[in-house]
Amino acid sequence: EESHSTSVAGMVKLLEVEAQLIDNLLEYADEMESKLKIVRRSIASMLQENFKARSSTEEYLSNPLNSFSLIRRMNSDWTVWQLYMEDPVGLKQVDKIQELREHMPTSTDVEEAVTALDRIQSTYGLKIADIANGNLNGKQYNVSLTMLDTYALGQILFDQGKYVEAAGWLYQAIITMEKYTLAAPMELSKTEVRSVYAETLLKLKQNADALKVINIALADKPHDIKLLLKKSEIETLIRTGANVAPEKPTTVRTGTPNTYQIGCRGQFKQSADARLHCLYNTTTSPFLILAPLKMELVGLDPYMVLYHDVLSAKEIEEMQDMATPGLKRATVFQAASGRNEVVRTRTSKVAWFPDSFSPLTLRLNARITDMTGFQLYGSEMLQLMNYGLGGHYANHYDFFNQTAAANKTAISGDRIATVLFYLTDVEQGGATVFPNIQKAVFPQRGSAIIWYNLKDDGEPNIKTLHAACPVIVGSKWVCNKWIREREQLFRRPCLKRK
Ligand SMILES: O=C(O)CCC(=O)C(=O)O
Ligand SMILES: [Fe+2]
Repeated sequence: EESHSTSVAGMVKLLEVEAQLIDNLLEYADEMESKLKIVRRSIASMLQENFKARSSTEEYLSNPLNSFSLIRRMNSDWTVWQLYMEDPVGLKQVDKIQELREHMPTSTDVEEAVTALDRIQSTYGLKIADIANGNLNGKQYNVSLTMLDTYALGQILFDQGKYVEAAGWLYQAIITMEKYTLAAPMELSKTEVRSVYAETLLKLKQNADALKVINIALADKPHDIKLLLKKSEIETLIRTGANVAPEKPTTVRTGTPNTYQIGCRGQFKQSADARLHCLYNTTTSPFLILAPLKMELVGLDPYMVLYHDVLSAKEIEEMQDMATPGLKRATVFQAASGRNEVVRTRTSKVAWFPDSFSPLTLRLNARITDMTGFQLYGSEMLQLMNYGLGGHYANHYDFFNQTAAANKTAISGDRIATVLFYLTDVEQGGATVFPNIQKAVFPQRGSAIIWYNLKDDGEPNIKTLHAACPVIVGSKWVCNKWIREREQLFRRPCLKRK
């Protein structure tokens, strides 16, 4: 499974495939055109001969050469033409599309992309009309969705049972339907779109609205049997009082955002804790005496600091280059199966690098030790991650919790701390939020957030619950290091209460 939408870097190759497809269609057009030219040229000379003959039929046919030629050509030339016409054009190009299909998005990819756009819409409380018109979270972009896009969103959300959202997109499709004409093979009947919209309104128990939509469709197609049947069905529903709407209209989303959404939107209140401050860290490791690091204390429980400017532009470029070719859909350890699995709650692509992969990975690990004071022997590999369309990682803990995953923690202990480098700014969205402590960290190119997942006594700290908010606009790159507990025996001794 390619899972195309889950990484921006991974989607670059789709554009190359699209270029090949367009080239192929052009070749198809060229072949049709050269056949067309041959046909037209022949028609011209045939017409000329036939016209000459018909302007003086007797004289023409009385010449044996003319009559012989007529008999012969009508018998055999038209057989040749029949065969020529039957001979299909562009089969090679048809095969080529089939061949490229394995590199093209599947219906699963489209469903994932729909889910991602829906996630952006709900997390940030955006209006569907705004999104469709290229206004994302208050910023206008020079792009908009076509009616094929909005209709697909509506249809797929309908299939997923998300009727409120489906209705929003289908309504949008109907509005834009008037504005565009589609290429013939893509043509979409208004009746079709209106029928799906009416069906969605029925699911939402908005019978009267559904009837209005069907009546509008009937104004265009008064004799359409399906529409007439639907109309009488809805009229019966209304008359019998079946399928009645609940008191509150379902089309209005419950307006209050949850803590996670508030955080993603950058609306957590600034902490008033005077102990949180900025400093030049010169003490965590001896090297910092020479090269102090800009450190911002973000929180004390869990202990959380943000380092600024800890990656150079050159390092970032090298990290992205080494990761891009090997990016694979990220997985999450599932305690139930005891395995790492692809899950909908984590949509990004990741590449793992062992400590000694390159001078750069060695240097990054040394910097992590400088920033944390932790020894990395026994810790997990460096992860380089790129998020894609609406890419996110839903609320989770990084620790395993020994009781649930004893086999994961037996050798190196649990994940005592997480280091998360931000390799890119993200134009909109993509914050790392901690709902239980109401903190949100927005990616800043070259910075790194570090927090302790375990309390002083070594127990998991549930205040570390965190999530990567959906990216709205941008290609979010992060580099993650999960530091294990065992080697920190003397660096952060466990303060177990007796
Ligand atoms: O990308 C982020 O902001 C958070 C990533 C994360 O929590 C993780 O990979 O465990
Ligand atoms: Fe995490």
